[in-house]
Amino acid sequence: MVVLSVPAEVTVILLDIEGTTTPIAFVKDILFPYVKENVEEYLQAHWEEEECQQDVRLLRKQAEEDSHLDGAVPIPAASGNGADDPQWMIQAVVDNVYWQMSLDRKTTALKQLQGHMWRAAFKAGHMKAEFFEDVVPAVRKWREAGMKVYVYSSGSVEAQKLLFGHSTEGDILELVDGHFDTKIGHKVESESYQKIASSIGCSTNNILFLTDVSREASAAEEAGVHVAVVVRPGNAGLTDDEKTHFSLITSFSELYLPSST
Ligand SMILES: CSCCC(=O)C(=O)COP(=O)(O)O
Ligand SMILES: [Mg+2]
Repeated sequence: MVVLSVPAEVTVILLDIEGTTTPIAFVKDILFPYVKENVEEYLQAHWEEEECQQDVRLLRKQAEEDSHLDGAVPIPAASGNGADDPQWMIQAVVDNVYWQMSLDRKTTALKQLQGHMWRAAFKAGHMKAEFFEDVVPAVRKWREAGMKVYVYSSGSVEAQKLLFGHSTEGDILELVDGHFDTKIGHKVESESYQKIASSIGCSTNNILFLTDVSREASAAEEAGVHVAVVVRPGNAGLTDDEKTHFSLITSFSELYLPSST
């Protein structure tokens, strides 16, 4: 078995979800289709609720920012006098969500709505999040060795908590010391990792980030974070340069903590 020694200065392990702790297939074949199949019905049922209206406002703001993009779907502004036809507005939001999802966009607006939609499915027990089998034993071991474990995903913090709280391994939320999403910044921007370190109260070189996406690994590395790229079944392939440049692991069990026995 390949062993990757974790540098002694590392006290925090920062985990990506999709493609790292959790199969991409679970996200692409279960979570995303659930949103596509239910978004219209969800909006019809919750349209008058403040949470839903907040989601729509955020999506509209994002749509304005996206207006220069090819194929972008606008969401018309509400007139404010209650004269708007909700069906027309709902259709625009549905079309916008479909457009964003067709591009696998990681906007905070899309991720917030998706998280709110998954809440009902997870809480009703209709969905359980999948984790690779090495994840939970390794995280327990790291924590016993004194490591802090945080999650940084494009999925909203609320969605992350749903996944960890309703998994095939049971409720494993207690294994995570904290969560970050794109509200702190995008995962391909190095400042995001500086902000995460400040928020945790450590230096960037105290963090080891595990991700499947080389652009995220490069951004973290630029900020001084240690990185390992996780190679899992179903993940996108890496170029030869990426394979040479990054430390690669195929299982969390390949990480060796000098402090642990
Ligand atoms: C945690 S929510 C489900 C996954 C998701 O929506 C997503 O965009 C995952 O992105 P990641 O940053 O974890 O690769
Ligand atoms: Mg990922």
